[in-house]
Amino acid sequence: MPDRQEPEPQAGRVELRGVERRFGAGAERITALGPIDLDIAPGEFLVLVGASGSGKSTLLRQVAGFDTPTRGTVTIDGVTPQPGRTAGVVFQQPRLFPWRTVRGNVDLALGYAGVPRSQRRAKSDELLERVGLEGTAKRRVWEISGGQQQRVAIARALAVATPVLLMDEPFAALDALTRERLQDDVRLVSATTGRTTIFVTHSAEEAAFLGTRIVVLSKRPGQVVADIASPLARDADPEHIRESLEFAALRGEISTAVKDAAQ
Ligand SMILES: Nc1ncnc2c1ncn2[C@@H]1O[C@H](COP(=O)(O)OP(=O)(O)OP(=O)(O)O)[C@@H](O)[C@H]1O
Repeated sequence: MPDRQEPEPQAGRVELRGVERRFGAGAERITALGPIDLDIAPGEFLVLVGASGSGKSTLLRQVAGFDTPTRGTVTIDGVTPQPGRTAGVVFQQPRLFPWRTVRGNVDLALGYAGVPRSQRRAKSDELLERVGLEGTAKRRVWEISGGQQQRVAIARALAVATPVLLMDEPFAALDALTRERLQDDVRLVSATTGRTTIFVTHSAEEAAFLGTRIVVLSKRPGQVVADIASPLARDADPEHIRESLEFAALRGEISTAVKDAAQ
């Protein structure tokens, strides 16, 4: 029997049709985003890159359902996004409850997802293992490192069986080594859960390493100026990828596209 906590393999189709977002009124009115049309297939790992202010977070908020477009439509599997139900979100800061234990934070999300109390322990153990945090369940959040806290945030986002996972610069505040380790793990988690992921970053390196597809936004108003399919094998060894010529070429292509888009 399939695990009730995992979404259907074919779930997670994200569609943006003529999406625009404006802010303010009168002379202060700005168009931050769009128009944008995007079809994101189930299981795709789409990385959004673009200069500061190009509307990456604004786009993510439309898909999360935290905000609604001024024009156009966003759907996940044909329905309007519902916060907390259609997509799990990981932010730059982990936003955990510091006085709770690691397990306590994951349990909260499991409770919200409707997992019966009797099943939560086994499920939180499984999630913590998936993000490399086995053995830390009883520790308080303030006792663990920033990288470990971000792992808890990822476990929490995976706890709710949403078809889509949204990540807004989740590793930006971490040191280079921790960042690389988390990139390795997110790549693996994404391949094993098959969840559609939209990941925002400023880093061409991160985009090349993680994405099955990389979308570059222009400067304001953010529009799609490049849409690059990654040639890198999904199941390749992380170290092998980072040393490969294909990876270097893809990173260069993304970097050039971002620089061109910012002009
Ligand atoms: N609630 C808001 N009210 C007014 N303007 C906003 C609001 N949210 C975003 N903006 C504006 O929309 C534009 C896009 O912002 P957004 O945060 O989406 O860009 P970004 O690409 O994520 O930037 P960064 O890479 O710096 O995080 C910016 O000019 C920003 O000031």
